[in-house]
Amino acid sequence: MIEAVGLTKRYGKTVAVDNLSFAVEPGRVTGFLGPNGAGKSTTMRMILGLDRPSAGKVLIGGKPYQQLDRPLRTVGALLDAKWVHPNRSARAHLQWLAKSNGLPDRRVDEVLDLVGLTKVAKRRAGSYSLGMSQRLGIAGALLGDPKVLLFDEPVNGLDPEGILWIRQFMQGLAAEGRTVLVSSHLLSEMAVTAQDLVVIGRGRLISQSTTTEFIERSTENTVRVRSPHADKLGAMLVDKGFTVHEDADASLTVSGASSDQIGDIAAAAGVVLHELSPQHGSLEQAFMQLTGDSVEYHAEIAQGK
Ligand SMILES: Nc1ncnc2c1ncn2[C@@H]1O[C@H](COP(=O)(O)OP(=O)(O)OP(=O)(O)O)[C@@H](O)[C@H]1O
Repeated sequence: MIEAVGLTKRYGKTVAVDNLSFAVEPGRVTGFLGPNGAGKSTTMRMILGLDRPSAGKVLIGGKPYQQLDRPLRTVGALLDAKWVHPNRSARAHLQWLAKSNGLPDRRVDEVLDLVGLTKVAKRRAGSYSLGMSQRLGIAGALLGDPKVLLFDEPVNGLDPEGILWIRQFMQGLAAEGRTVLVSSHLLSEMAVTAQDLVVIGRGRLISQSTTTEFIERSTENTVRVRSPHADKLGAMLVDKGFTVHEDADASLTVSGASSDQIGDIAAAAGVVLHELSPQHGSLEQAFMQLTGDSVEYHAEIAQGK
């Protein structure tokens, strides 16, 4: 578990992280979201003891990073996949990491196998594709078999196959009971990867909830209806107090009513339906709705400053 309490980081006059409190639970993938400059990387660096909080604290399994006995066995992180000497092989890189952290050599083969790099382990890391580099970074994070894992933008620049692999891998780690915190700008990907979300803006907590709650709270569910008698049905729905919008293709978008209610009303009036489909808001819509005010510099950009 990761727990931040009143976590704050100032760089001169810039408040990068501002009194941030949240908890990341084990056994789930938690997405860490926020607009550019929101403070995600700074928070992750503080979790990993790479940056010192100006105030507040962040604990991993109840302790600050600096007080962990064997940090690599407690928390693993992928911050920058290209952080590998390009002339070193993947195996040599992992062996060096293992040795410097008192981990057995056989663990290197285990993690290479886990991420599917065994066959290419002797190749120079500099010749790896981005997807392979990400796998190597993940192998490094897993070396100490840690209960807590942090991934900063793990799917950036990957092809669909690579993205799917990372998604399933992270979900597998969570299913083993680990705590998995992952930041990403790819909201559609986060929507299907993360069960929980911590959303920040301008260094402050905007929301902490399940992904489903986050989307439901900030978007409107509507129902799309197509009928050869759309006019008649539309009028009946308005009479019942629902909001009806007629779309360009003559379909109706109904707010405030469930598809069951609309189906019952149509059936009672003998109105034929060709489509009755509930529409759910997306994580992208919810994110824009909730973080709109906290996007750094957007007003200045809009004004061309
Ligand atoms: N070392 C530093 N010195 C001064 N300011 C910094 C430093 N690191 C971060 N900042 C500032 O702190 C704020 C938060 O930055 P941070 O990189 O944590 O955000 P982020 O959410 O990770 O952004 P992005 O999504 O763009 O990666 C920004 O205003 C940034 O300019």
